[in-house]
Amino acid sequence: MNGEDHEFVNVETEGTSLARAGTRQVESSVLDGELVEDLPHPTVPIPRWRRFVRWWRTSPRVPSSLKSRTLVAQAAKDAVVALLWSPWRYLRAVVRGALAAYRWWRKWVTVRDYREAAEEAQKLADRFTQIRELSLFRWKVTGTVLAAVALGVAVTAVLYGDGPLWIVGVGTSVALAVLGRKKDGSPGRKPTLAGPRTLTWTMDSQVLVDAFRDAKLIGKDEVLRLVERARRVGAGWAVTVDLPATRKAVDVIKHREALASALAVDEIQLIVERVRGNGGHAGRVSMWVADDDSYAAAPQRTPLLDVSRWDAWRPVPFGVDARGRRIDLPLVWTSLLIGAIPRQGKTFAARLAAAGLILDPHTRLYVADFKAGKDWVAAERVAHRFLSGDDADDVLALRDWLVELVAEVQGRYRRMRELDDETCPESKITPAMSRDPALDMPVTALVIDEVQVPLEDRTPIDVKGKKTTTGEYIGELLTWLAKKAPAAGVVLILATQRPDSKTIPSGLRAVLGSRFALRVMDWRDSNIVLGEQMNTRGYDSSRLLPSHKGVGILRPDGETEAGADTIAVTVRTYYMPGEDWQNVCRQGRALREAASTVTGHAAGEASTPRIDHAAVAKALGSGPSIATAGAPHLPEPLAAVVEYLDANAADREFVPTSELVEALDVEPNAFGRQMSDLGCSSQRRRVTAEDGDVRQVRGYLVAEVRTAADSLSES
Ligand SMILES: Nc1ncnc2c1ncn2[C@@H]1O[C@H](COP(=O)(O)OP(=O)(O)OP(=O)(O)O)[C@@H](O)[C@H]1O
Repeated sequence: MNGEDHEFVNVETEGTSLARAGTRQVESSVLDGELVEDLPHPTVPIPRWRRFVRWWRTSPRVPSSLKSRTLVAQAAKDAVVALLWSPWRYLRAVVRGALAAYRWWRKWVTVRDYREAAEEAQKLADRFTQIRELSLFRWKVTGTVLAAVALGVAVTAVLYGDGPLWIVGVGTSVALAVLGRKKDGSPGRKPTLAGPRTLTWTMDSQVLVDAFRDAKLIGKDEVLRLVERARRVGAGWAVTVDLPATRKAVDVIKHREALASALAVDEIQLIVERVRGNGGHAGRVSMWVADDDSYAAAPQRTPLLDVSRWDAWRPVPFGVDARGRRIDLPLVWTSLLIGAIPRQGKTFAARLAAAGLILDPHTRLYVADFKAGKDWVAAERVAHRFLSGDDADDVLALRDWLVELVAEVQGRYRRMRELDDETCPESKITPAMSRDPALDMPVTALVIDEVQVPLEDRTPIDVKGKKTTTGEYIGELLTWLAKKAPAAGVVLILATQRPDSKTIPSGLRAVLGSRFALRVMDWRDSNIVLGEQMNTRGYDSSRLLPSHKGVGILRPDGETEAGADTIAVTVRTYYMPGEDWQNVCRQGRALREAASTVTGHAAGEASTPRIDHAAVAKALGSGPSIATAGAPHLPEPLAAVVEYLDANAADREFVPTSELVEALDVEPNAFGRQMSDLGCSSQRRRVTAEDGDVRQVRGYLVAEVRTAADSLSES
């Protein structure tokens, strides 16, 4: 049947209604009419075989090891290995059973339970004769039984030959093997392993249970339930386990390092994920252990080199995780912060993100390279605005770009309000809007490499009558853009070599959606890039190895291949050296020329925008840091505390006294007294330390400090 056969028109013509009346005249009109058939929901029959396959895959009655070809093959291999091992395992079970029987007999013949009870009651002397008699009697019983058995064996052998003796021998060995079988959860004797434990746990689940116990992830008497047996996945082994009730998968992720140690692998080789959704629950953990360090292999080229163009709305191919899964990074409607110590691959990572946008001719690019090197030069031919340098002039030029962008975003929101609901359903730019030249709202990316340079600039400037520094003002503008601009189609990509709290204002960090932390010096810097407490959740980029260039922890704003619920994933970025980067930029230029979207710097125009500072200052309002900048009339140490809070703790409720004392380098007792004289009394609060422990510490409520500062500056 082709599609046309089904194109029914649901029209009740005059002819069809008359046809029902049954007149001849009407019959002819019926022949002229069109066939009407009411099939609102055509159902597509599903073949039985496919229904069976679906049932097989989802039914809880079918063992999970039979649900896919790979699992069946793995189960078959397991069965062969188990068969080959079985004589040895049987022998070990018989020996264990014989030992268990001997221990039981020894206990019985020495009347140990009675003796111990008497000892506990300190009546051993009184009961000694009784115990001895009982023991003697039991020895006699043993002797008699042994003699009877020996006689029985001899008689049977004489009368019937060896046959029955073999039967009894086999029966006894089976009984001993059953007695000596390894029970689930019994710790047994720990295997002494010559090689790494990595492979042992794949064959003996008891080793895995022991590893969880050694890592203190489960208790001594608790066991794991194997949901899926260990099987080969890529260049490693995967296994899914259920933790005992009340134990949480997030704790396993948090203590991944302890588990890696118990399994004798580097933590970079161990990936632990919580299984969520229909097939998962809070205690189900999926583990993957790589055979060796996946990041030691040669890096992969970016797939962007194989395409002639890209759609900026599609997540950009960013890298691969240890399992080799491709990780794409959504960029539109969000912003990205990249932080690392020098030479770890920040610029490479920022260029990867930018490459996806360069290959879309409808994207407008602002590129500011404060590294002032060659890394970004190729982008000149596609960038609407471009600068490369680290002088005061460059910082001022960036300020002007930001002012221009703030005005642009305001203009976009204004114009969006006027658009009809069909073109603009929410106050958000859509793919169609971004490509409509009449609307002039292209996806716009602002890439700033070494963003700490402009943020640290201390040149004094005057913004709407308020004295501030260029760095602070740039921080304000970036914060405003990170908050408001993504929905209007302006993407921020910021890379910094100094991810410390003094350089990147906390207000700015808090609104940058995606974060990528390559190797940093310590967990504090890692948390600054990835977000508070991320180290206690198992994500600390200071643990990455120096040799792992381009490897970092990605906390995306949106879904990646690793799953929507994965908060962060360790990724090795694709490798895009200078030559490939230049090819991407060349291709971006060709696409822009074809689409007639070469503008600004790329079209040979000046990179200095026309700007309206007054309107922008009005839009920013008197933000907290401009309002308090300098705050010269506040007495010390309150002025220093307020300054510290603005720079480091704007989004926190409580700051421990110890942190302030260390940061401001003051004497604790005098500091406490002075603060209390200024109307700020310290309080006790529970806070989570870096190791995840909750401790009670003394400190100040940020709101209270601000109220005290406000009332002092007013008076
Ligand atoms: N994905 C990757 N795979 C392998 N090597 C990489 C990868 N990314 C970057 N590198 C290597 O790391 C080196 C440093 O990269 P990059 O210049 O991006 O560092 P950076 O952090 O920006 O340094 P700086 O702070 O000095 O500017 C590069 O020369 C490159 O060879």
